[in-house]
Amino acid sequence: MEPEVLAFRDVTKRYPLAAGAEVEALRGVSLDVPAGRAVALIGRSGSGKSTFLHLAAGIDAPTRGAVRLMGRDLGQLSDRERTLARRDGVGLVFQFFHLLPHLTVLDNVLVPALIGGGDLAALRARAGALLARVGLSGRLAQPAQQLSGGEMQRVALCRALLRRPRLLLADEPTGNLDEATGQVVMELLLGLAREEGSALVYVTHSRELAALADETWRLHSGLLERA
Ligand SMILES: Nc1ncnc2c1ncn2[C@@H]1O[C@H](COP(=O)(O)OP(=O)(O)OP(=O)(O)O)[C@@H](O)[C@H]1O
Repeated sequence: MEPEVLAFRDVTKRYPLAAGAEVEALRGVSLDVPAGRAVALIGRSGSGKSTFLHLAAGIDAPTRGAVRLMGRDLGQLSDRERTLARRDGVGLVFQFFHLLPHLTVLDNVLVPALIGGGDLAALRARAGALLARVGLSGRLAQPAQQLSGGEMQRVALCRALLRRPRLLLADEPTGNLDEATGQVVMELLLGLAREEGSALVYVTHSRELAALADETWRLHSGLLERA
């Protein structure tokens, strides 16, 4: 059996509102994502997609139920253990690339190494190999601010993959790109995830991009259903 990378078990998330009211962003959500599987998450605005990603990354905690990363219940970990589990186990890709504009392409990919430590020479070699894989080997020394949007997102993909995370989470990774560029970036993301054997969960509003995943799930008012 393939090892489970991410598991949601009957997860409910409520946010408190003013005057004692609450909003139920996720309602009894269960999902298993094994290694190497690509899952697309779709749903209307406010249906709970970002909440799902935040819980999967251990950035926020469920009100009820359990979120397991590599078999470890994130709710049972200390803050420090959870931070380490996220740092070593999860790569994040966002709609806006969050690159440091004055740093070079190579240094942007190495930011997680500069923050989290590790064998810098080995990580530098890996960063170079990842950048070559996405077609940017000629741009290593260029400041990130000189790149196009599609190139910036390719750099962000390499940064997310630097520490060989078992889980990649992407929140509308092509939402800021035109359709053709978005397709190229999404194919790169899926290709890299498959090559690395990483599980991937990505949020998209595009039917075409969702169709590239191994499976698609829809959130509807906090309920998860197979699309
Ligand atoms: N920190 C918060 N405090 C209170 N309510 C929140 C909070 N975060 C999200 N919500 C509410 O939870 C519900 C789900 O929000 P979420 O951001 O997960 O939706 P989404 O599907 O990602 O939406 P979008 O596509 O617009 O980004 C919404 O009703 C939202 O208003």
